[in-house]
Amino acid sequence: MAEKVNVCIVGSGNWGSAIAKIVGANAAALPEFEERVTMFVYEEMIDGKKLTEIINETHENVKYLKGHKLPTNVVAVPDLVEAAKNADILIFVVPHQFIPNFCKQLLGKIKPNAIAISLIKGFDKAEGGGIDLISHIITRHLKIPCAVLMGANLANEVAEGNFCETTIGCTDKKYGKVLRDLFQANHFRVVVVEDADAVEVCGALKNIVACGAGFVDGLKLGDNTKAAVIRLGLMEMIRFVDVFYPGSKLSTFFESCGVADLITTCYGGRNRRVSEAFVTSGKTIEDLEKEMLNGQKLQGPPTAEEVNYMLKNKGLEDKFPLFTAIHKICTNQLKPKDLIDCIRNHPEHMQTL
Ligand SMILES: NC(=O)c1ccc[n+]([C@@H]2O[C@H](COP(=O)([O-])OP(=O)(O)OC[C@H]3O[C@@H](n4cnc5c(N)ncnc54)[C@H](O)[C@@H]3O)[C@@H](O)[C@H]2O)c1
Ligand SMILES: O=P(O)(O)OC[C@H](O)CO
Repeated sequence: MAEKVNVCIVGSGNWGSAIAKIVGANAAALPEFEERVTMFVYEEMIDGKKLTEIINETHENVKYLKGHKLPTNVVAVPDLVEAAKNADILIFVVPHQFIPNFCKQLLGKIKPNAIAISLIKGFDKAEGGGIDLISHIITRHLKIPCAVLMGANLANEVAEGNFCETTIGCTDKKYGKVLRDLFQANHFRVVVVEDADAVEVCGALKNIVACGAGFVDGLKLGDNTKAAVIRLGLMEMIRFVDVFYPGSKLSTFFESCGVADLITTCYGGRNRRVSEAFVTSGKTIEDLEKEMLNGQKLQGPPTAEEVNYMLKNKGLEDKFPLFTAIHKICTNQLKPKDLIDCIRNHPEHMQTL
């Protein structure tokens, strides 16, 4: 690591902006970091003015995190390579569907000894019928190590300064301290574990379950049914990690990235909210995303699609009936009311005595 560690935040949406408050404050306060933090902002016009100019003048991301001031040392930069070229730590925090393109743009343009940390919840489809973890894509394309940070972290609540926990998954112990220093705050407590793949998989899969929780809310089936969906979702998450990421630890599910994130998402997240409206309004998920989220992006439906792509290819759809049903409901192959029939005879109910 450099004497003064340069940090770049790649992304400035709802979570990117909330985390910029913490990272910016830590970079300004701690001697190991360079004070100036660059933040790549996907440029757009807001009432005739560039978003980067608004952020640099008012220190507020008026589109994605209205009402919160960013530290003045966080500088919005509209050019991705310009923002990232001097960074020793690259924090990736964009909706997952954009990451392959970002990696292509950054290839050969960053410091060779930089490290990355991904806050992105989602997967990408891989050749051969499987899926890729976003951190693996970053490492493969940019040839740098990539840790992950996932947890029960609804961005607006983190920005408010309400207490929460998070999990950093980092296979290389030597980066654990600098990453914790960068993210830890009085209200944002970091636990570092080595089980990085399982941490990341938890972060991605819980967004699928959140859609199921939203359907249950939309159908007004009540809290017992929602608890069943959350529990079966957790069991499918554990099974998924068992099957596809063997060697992971069950204890990881008890970190913030596991059960805690599942709970917060199924009660307070965007995926839940839009999925509820999908049932009550009869509109498409794409239309509701545009209507309700003002440019923010849903991760649950595309993640359900990516997971189904792999399960279908491997003939495993029936082993993950909740994930499968949620994907089919999102894509109108099933009606929301069919959800419960799909999970009534879940493999979890078939355990022998
Ligand atoms: N928002 C949360 O509460 C939260 C919390 C934890 C993790 N996450 C995860 O963090 C990641 C980023 O989420 P977010 O909430 O910061 O983003 P967001 O949902 O607010 O997405 C909007 C961002 O996408 C950018 N964007 C739109 N079109 C683009 C394009 N064509 N190319 C590139 N960028 C484009 C916008 O400029 C904006 O920065 C996701 O994987 C999400 O699951 C979000
Ligand atoms: O609003 P959601 O559904 O994208 O969830 C946000 C976070 O992932 C919660 O930790």
